[in-house]
Amino acid sequence: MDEFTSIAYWTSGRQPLEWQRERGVEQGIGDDAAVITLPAVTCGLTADAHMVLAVDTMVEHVHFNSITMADEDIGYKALACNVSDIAAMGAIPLHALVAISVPKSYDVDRIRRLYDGIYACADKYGVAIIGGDTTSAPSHLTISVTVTGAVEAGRALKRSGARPGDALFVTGPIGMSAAGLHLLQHAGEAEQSGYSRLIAAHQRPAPSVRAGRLLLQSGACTSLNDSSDGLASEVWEIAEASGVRLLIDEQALPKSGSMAAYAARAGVPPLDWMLYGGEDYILTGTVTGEDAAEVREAFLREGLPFYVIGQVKTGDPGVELLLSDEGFGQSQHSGAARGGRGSRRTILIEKRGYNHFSTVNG
Ligand SMILES: Nc1ncnc2c1ncn2[C@@H]1O[C@H](COP(=O)(O)OP(=O)(O)OP(=O)(O)O)[C@@H](O)[C@H]1O
Ligand SMILES: Cc1ncc(C[n+]2csc(CCOP(=O)(O)O)c2C)c(N)n1
Ligand SMILES: [Mg+2]
Ligand SMILES: [Mg+2]
Ligand SMILES: [Mg+2]
Repeated sequence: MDEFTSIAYWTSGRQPLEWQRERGVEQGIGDDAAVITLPAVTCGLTADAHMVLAVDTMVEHVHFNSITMADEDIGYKALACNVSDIAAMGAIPLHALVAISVPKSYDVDRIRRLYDGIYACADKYGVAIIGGDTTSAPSHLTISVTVTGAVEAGRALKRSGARPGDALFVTGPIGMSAAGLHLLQHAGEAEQSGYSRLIAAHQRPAPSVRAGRLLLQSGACTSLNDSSDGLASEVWEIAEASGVRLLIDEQALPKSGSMAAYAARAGVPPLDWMLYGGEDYILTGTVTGEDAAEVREAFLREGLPFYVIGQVKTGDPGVELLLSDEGFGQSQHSGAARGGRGSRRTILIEKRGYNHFSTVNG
């Protein structure tokens, strides 16, 4: 099958034209470029919309390999992590362009399965696939997705608005994806079958679009980020962008039971996965202190998790961790310990996490 027949095989007839038109698509796949209208009505916004744009890339042997991800999972996750960046702005995802570079080891049917995953995610989050690019590649598969979204003009949630007195939160448990990756890389099939939620967290992350919208609508959210590189790295980004110091209470971090159980079996301190693992695609950010309880109630009413994990303080930009007694000394995180005997101690945590150009954890 040649390049053009392959593209049609992967994409044609997947999303009804009418459904795409509802998302403002005037011209989708099939011309030199896509053409989009972005009036508020196409995205259900009441005010004039601003357009939100993001791109993220996944590379074989960096983000996935044949042991960790099925072809469908690669497509699903490539779109999901982009949708997560749109969610992290408080926006509604609308469109995606998919660029893919394919080595000979992937035949058209493998890529068709990858597109099954892309379209499964697209349907779940209401994203119209409107174009892309296809090339051959010498050895490894690369997939790069560009997404658009819409948000009420002037209201996008940035990393830079955290202020002393705000509450620091996460919208879901952390460390599950890293535990799932460890399982896929180190455990046998029998053991893996007992931890299907951890494996699903790694292969099929669930971007927090509804949570992002709730946070925007609350009017109380002062900063927001999604967690791709690990909580420590993401909250550091908020601290730096906002010029504040953040304090995380270790005891308040939401720990999934299966993650903790597998960490114990694997001999890994769970805090390492929770702080430095990454790829959970939960949202982390800050809300004004006086509104935290109300925001939590709003999340509860929607059946969504919301955990206050700390607070914003004055001081040099940085992140502190208030250690729970049991956690102290178990993790490999480093930092200067403070506080006296008998009291819980606070350490500074490094801006460490997944970093493509660092030798640590990479
Ligand atoms: N090669 C590049 N050229 C221009 N801007 C870039 C490039 N790479 C990243 N950026 C920009 O840098 C900022 C941070 O990008 P980054 O990829 O770290 O964010 P993210 O997508 O939230 O994180 P992750 O890639 O871990 O999911 C964004 O504004 C992004 O557009
Ligand atoms: C086979 C394999 N080895 C390691 C990892 C871990 N990993 C890769 S990229 C990344 C951060 C997010 O990427 P980005 O910053 O590019 O969005 C993480 C935690 C994996 N997923 N698969
Ligand atoms: Mg990125
Ligand atoms: Mg992001
Ligand atoms: Mg991203």
